[in-house]
Amino acid sequence: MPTTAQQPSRAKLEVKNLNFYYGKFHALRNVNMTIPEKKVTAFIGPSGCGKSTLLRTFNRMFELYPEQRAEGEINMDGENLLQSKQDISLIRAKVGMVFQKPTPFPMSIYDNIAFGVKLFERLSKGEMDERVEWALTKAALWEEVKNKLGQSGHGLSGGQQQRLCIARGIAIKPQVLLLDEPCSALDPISTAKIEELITELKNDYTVVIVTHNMQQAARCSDHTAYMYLGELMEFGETQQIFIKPKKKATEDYITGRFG
Ligand SMILES: Nc1ncnc2c1ncn2[C@@H]1O[C@H](COP(=O)(O)OP(=O)(O)OP(=O)(O)O)[C@@H](O)[C@H]1O
Repeated sequence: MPTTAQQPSRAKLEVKNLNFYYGKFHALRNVNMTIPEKKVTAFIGPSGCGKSTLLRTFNRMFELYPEQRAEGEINMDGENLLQSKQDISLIRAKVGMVFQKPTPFPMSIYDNIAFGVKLFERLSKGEMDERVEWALTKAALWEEVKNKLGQSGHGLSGGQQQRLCIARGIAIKPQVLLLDEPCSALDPISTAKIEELITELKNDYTVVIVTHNMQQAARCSDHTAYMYLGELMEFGETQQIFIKPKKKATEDYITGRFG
């Protein structure tokens, strides 16, 4: 939980009257929130409350499934992403996502990073080498892999694989990075590294993280959203949510009396 005075931040994503349906099941109910730019926002709440569903609306991941549908607005820089005519891959280049389980591509460490970059930019070999080093350095993995870039990404440990996926996510220079429980498959040391990384990433990116881990939300986020049964129950600065929540339900969840 950062203790320094919070700089007022511009809105990066503005969610208005967002409803989400899995077929007939109404999974998100009229969610309204503003995700501040270059801050870390955490989504917390009991299993099944809609955290991942909300995260996945931000880059329209749900569109892969025909029975899933979102209504309302998710405005980024003045455009409603849900209505956008932009190519979906361009939206996903601006709003990148890292999943719960590390999912390296079955290719070399180098190509894991270069693959996505090539879809959007034409770089010379030298520029690509620089980009790969830059992304791996940002993801705190460079020192561990710089002498084996040609080896398979699958040969890395779980924590290294997850940092590789984060490097892959930031290599295309998204504006927003969505992290869906990125540490759930990791040991405490790898988790600590990822948390440090998340804190650093907000210098350049807007980060949204789903986590079950209260301490993690408290340690690395600036703002926290508490969700329950598809509704946004409370949203505010992390310090306020953890120290002085406005609602009893939030307090019960945070103190472990519920959930
Ligand atoms: N593909 C799906 N089809 C139908 N219902 C779904 C689907 N995915 C999720 N749901 C339902 O939507 C609700 C929200 O699920 P979601 O995965 O967003 O919750 P969550 O808060 O991320 O949970 P967890 O912490 O367990 O990951 C739940 O009731 C869940 O059962």
